[in-house]
Amino acid sequence: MIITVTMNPAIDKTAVVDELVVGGLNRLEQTMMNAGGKGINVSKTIQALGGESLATGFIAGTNGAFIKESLDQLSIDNDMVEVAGNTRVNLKVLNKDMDLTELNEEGPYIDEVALRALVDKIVKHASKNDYVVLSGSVPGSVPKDIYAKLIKQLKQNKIKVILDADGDLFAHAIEEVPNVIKPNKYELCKYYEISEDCKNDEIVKLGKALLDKGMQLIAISMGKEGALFIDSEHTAMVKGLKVDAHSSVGAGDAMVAAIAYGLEQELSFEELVKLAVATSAGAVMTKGTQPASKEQVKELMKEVEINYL
Ligand SMILES: Nc1ncnc2c1ncn2[C@@H]1O[C@H](COP(=O)(O)OP(=O)(O)OP(=O)(O)O)[C@@H](O)[C@H]1O
Ligand SMILES: O=P(O)(O)OC[C@@]1(O)O[C@H](CO)[C@@H](O)[C@@H]1O
Repeated sequence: MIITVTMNPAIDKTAVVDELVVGGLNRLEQTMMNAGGKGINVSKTIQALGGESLATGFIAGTNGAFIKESLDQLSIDNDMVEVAGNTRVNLKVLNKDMDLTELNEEGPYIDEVALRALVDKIVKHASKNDYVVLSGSVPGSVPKDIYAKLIKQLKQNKIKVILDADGDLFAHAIEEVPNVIKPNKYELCKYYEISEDCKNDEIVKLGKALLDKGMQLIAISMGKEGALFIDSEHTAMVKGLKVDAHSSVGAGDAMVAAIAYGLEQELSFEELVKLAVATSAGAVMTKGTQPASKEQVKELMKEVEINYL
């Protein structure tokens, strides 16, 4: 089973403006609302690929009810901890060149009782050899070592952890050696305190250094440039697919979903890489935070070229 954890879900409000004017009035067009937050997007994508997952996390107020309703309508299993306040609304604004500006809220207050309730739920649901996906930010009141603590506990129970987080959450979590990580290039460079303009050779070196800590798979995403995948036997660079882009929001989550699903299905490295790149490119082709269909992903997989280093 795959369990996704979204400590900070969001309603993603995606909108388009011709040109975003900072300090001016922007009239938004084509607004749409989707249930989002990284783990929720992972669950939605796994479902689109034909798999199953259980979505856990915190929800609050009417916005939280919208998230739960969306999951129920999609028949995605969920077991959420309800807290006071309201789940956040994150605004995603695309200009005519598809440049994305994201305005993400902090999220509701989480007290210790609610945090313990969520940790207990995750531990209760996860059995040996399951995958738990820890994705995205946590509300400001949640300690930044929460993912690290969860990884330690889950690994003791022989549960595998896939991590997609940045900043202090990532730095703490790395110390507990999750099985799989998917930082983007920017997050990785920030962690190692090096320039984002570094060459791919440097990124390969950093990825291998992380693998040496004992991880099973490292995927480093690089937006439209593609992604780098490293396991103990392969180092593969894949160029991004040329697609008609509508919104890159959730492309990273789509990649994480494909990795989780691919590992659960025990796909070969090559199949998994193809699925990951195609699923993420597919997410870029859809509007808002929506996954591509299984059929679309299947077609896109034919275009993926893997360059083994
Ligand atoms: N414009 C694009 N065209 C084709 N593929 C893309 C494009 N943008 C992203 N991708 C695909 O999606 C993957 C993940 O993208 P990215 O590196 O932007 O993830 P991310 O920063 O984690 O995104 P997010 O946090 O919004 O989910 C890339 O490795 C690539 O395969
Ligand atoms: O603020 P976080 O938790 O880091 O990211 C949240 C978020 O930007 O990530 C998803 C896209 O990856 C969106 O659905 C959501 O709004």
